[in-house]
Amino acid sequence: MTTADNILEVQNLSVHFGHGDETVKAVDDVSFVVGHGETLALVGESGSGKSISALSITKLTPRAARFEGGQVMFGGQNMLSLSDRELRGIRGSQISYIFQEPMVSFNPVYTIGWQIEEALKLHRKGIDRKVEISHLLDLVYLPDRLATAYPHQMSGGQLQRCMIAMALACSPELLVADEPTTALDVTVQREILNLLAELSKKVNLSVLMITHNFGIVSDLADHVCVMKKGKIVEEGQTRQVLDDPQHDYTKQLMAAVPRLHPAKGGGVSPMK
Ligand SMILES: Nc1ncnc2c1ncn2[C@@H]1O[C@H](COP(=O)(O)OP(=O)(O)OP(=O)(O)O)[C@@H](O)[C@H]1O
Repeated sequence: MTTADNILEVQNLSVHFGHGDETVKAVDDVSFVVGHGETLALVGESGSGKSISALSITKLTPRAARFEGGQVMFGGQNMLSLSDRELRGIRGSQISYIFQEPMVSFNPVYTIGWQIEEALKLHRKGIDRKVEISHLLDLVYLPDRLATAYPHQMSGGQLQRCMIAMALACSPELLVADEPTTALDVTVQREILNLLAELSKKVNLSVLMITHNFGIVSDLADHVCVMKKGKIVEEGQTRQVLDDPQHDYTKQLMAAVPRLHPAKGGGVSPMK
């Protein structure tokens, strides 16, 4: 069971690829929790196991992935023991994902409004959908008129806002954001991150944020888990980890990242 304070509890999760000498322990005995209304960031370099951890939560992992142990407790049940049908019911409605490339998540031949409406039809019965589309676009600071626009008519930042609106259309309890700003330029990254931080407070959303970029963590996450080679090597409250990192790998990740905040006088400054 999840405790009253936590929406998600991942316990001793192990996910492997390949066999014998070729085995890749993508996720190796990993445990973390996301508290209600909190944001947890999984931080680590490429290949450290962040995405496979996040995808494991609703078993969206590639077919070759083998679940070797552990459990993922959400809503009082172990997600790893649910059927595909049960998992489909939870994905999108209780747990929503946003990914790095919003373009691939939209169908190019339909307007944004039409696509949000489809999500509403599936997950929110008995509401005024036109009013709700307008409300959702408003939440992500997009004008109503963009409901009639097609994905290719939007900038990367606008599209990522639409992706967030679409994710919120289902009133999820947990939002999993996998490198949501990596494809965007620095200014737009900042806007989207501010938006996510604001929304997590406004609609009391719990967020699992995946990133290789420690610069993203400081303003957005309440807690941080640092992943290296499938394991969590350091975890704690964000302020505590940023102020006093214990693991050399954490220090390296922090040193490698330019700040997203412009330094006084412009430009970006290295993380202190
Ligand atoms: N379909 C797959 N087949 C085999 N190995 C895989 C597969 N998908 C991921 N892996 C391996 O699992 C490990 C963890 O990958 P994962 O995608 O979780 O890393 P990540 O930290 O999210 O990196 P990135 O930021 O680059 O996505 C890596 O070693 C990767 O090569």
